Formats: sequence, structure tokens, C-alpha cells
Amino acid sequence: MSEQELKALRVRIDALDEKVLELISERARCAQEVARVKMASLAEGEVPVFYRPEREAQVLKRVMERNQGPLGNEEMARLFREIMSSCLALEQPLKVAYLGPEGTFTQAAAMKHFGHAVISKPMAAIDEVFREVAAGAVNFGVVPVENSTEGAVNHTLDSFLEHDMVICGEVELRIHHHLLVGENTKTDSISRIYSHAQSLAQCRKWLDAHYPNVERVAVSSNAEAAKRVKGEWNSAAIAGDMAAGLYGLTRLAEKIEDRPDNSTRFLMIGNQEVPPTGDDKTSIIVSMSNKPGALHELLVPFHDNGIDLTRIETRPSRSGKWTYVFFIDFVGHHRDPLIKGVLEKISQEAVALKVLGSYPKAVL
Ligand SMILES: O=C(O)C(=O)C[C@]1(C(=O)O)C=C[C@@H](O)C=C1
Repeated sequence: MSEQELKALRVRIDALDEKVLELISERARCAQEVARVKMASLAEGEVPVFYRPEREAQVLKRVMERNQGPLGNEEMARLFREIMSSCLALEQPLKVAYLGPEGTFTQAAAMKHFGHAVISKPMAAIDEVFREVAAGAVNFGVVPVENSTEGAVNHTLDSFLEHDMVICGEVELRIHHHLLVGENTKTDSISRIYSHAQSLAQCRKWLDAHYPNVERVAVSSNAEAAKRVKGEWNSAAIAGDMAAGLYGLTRLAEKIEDRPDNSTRFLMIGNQEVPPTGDDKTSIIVSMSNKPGALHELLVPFHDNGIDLTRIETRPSRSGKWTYVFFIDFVGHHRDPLIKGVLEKISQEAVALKVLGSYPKAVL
């Protein structure tokens, strides 16, 4: 390519950038107008709701449907995700608590869902994320709920039993783990590998094959593991890209998770009910009386109405030894007449039924 051709293309890019800039600014002004309208239509004592997850899901879906490349759908949606995040910040900067410290996969999930224009607050434990939301110190919280290799994150499920929380969104993240070392690490004398217990489990076979006699130390998060390695010459950490970047560690081995499709699902928790989008999921907690056939009774209304169950999990209930609660996710919104009927049927048989929330299926 000649210098002249390159120059001409850059002139075109500059002109396009100018238009993009103008359009983004126009969009941002529109969002400011939306905020004004929302404020003006408030009833006496009503609190404005600026963040609208159902609308955001629709915007992102539309972008993906209309995109004709060459950028991929996900790439394009990610760009719009950030534009919307900044537009929302003009209306109201969202405060989001997540399972920290900085550099965790949960932080990456929070950014994927809300974009980068939020004020994010790392918390030391899952329960603290719930408490921070309950106390009103933040608008939303982000917690991991299940991993495709290791299953349920029990701390999260148990926290739902203790707090009244509304689930308002979900996000799925592909989890890639790396073996990370610091600049002072003697890589042939590694005697300890730090990581979160879930991550150690997700890399169990790889560790058995490559570091069978090395001590595995479970710490509170992958980011904490990365932090520790920085100051030690004989240790390594298993963590992801964000933690590696944050603590300046290098990858001794990449993508060491036992299953290549290793993914984690995260939930956004808050106090805000989300209206239907037409492509939603609902999460409920049910406790049944301890009698034969109770689980069958619980599942029949779903089957009879052709409702797609996406997950069912059992946890010990807090109210008695050997009694259980079921966490169930299914496709549909609790305001759909069909789902309403099913929930009514279940509540007739159940000891207790709590709808944790209906929310748009993950778009990104
Ligand atoms: O449509 C709205 O209610 C808006 O506030 C606008 C907008 C956007 O930028 O598109 C911004 C924030 C909301 O979460 C959803 C959408």
C-alpha cells in the first residue's frame, strides 16, 4: 500500500470519527432528555428509576440483529454496551458492589453487564455484597452463582435465604485460568500454588499432571492469589487475565482449565423488579414438606405447561435438620399468565415459595 493510499484512508477515518462523535453526543443528549422525562413523570414520593435492564437488553439485541459486519455481533454489542453505560452515567452514576478484590472474574462480569461507567466497589465476601445492597449503599451487587465444571456457588444460594433480594440480570463469562508467576519466582522451585478453591477444582487434572506434589493453597479469591505471588519467590497463582494484568504477573502456562468450555454464571442483585422483555428467565426458591413425591409434585406444573427448567439446585433449609429448599430457574417471566398459573399451583403445594426475580436472558 502506498503512503498516499494510507493517507487518504486516514482522512476518511477522521471524517467518519467526527460523525460517530456527533452521533454519540446526540445520543447522550437524548439520554439526558430521557432522565428529564423520567423525573417529570414521577408521582409524589416516587423514586426515579433510571437503570432499565429490560430496555438495555432490547437495545443490545437489536444491535446484534442489525449488525452486518465486518465486526462480529458480540464485538458490536460490547461497543454499544459501553455507550449505554456512559449515557446512563449521565442520568445517574450506578454504584455496583462485587465479590472482590479488584481483578476477580466477578469484576469482569460486572463490567460485561453494566459497562465501565459505573462506580464499582469490591467486597471481601459474597455475603458482604448482599449486605451492601440491602443497606442501600450501592444500587446493585454482582455475585457468582454457578460454574459449568464445579456446579453451584453455595455461598450465593445460601445468601438468598437470608436476604430479600431481587435478581435483575445474569451474565455468563468464559473462564480461562492461567498459571501465573512474578518476576522473582524461581519457576523450577515452585512449592505452592494459590487460588480460589473453585479454580483449583476447575484445574485439578492439569495440576495432577503438571504439579502433582506441589501444595495447593485455597485463598479467598484468584486476585488474592495473584497478590500473594508477587512477594514470594517459590509460589505461583491460578487466576485470569484481569488479575494477571493488575498484579503484573506473567503466564507460565495458559488456559489450564480442565474443560475448554469452562464458564461461570453471575447474577445481578438489587431491589428493582424488571418488566418482561419477551425473552426472560425467572428464579424461585421453594420449600416443600418432607413427604414422598414432594419433588415430583413441584415439577409436574412445569412439565404440564411446557416450561423449560434451566436449573434446579437443592440446599439444606435453615429451618430444620434434613429439610431442603429448591432453587429453580426457568424460562419465562413471573408476570406471564402461564407462569403466574404455574406459580399459583406450586404455592398451593409448597410450604413456602419466593420469587427471586424475573430478568432478561443474558444477551452478551
Ligand atoms: O431508555 C431509557 O430508559 C434510558 O434511560 C436510555 C438508556 C440508553 O442509553 O439507551 C440508558 C439507560 C437505561 O438503562 C436504558 C437505556
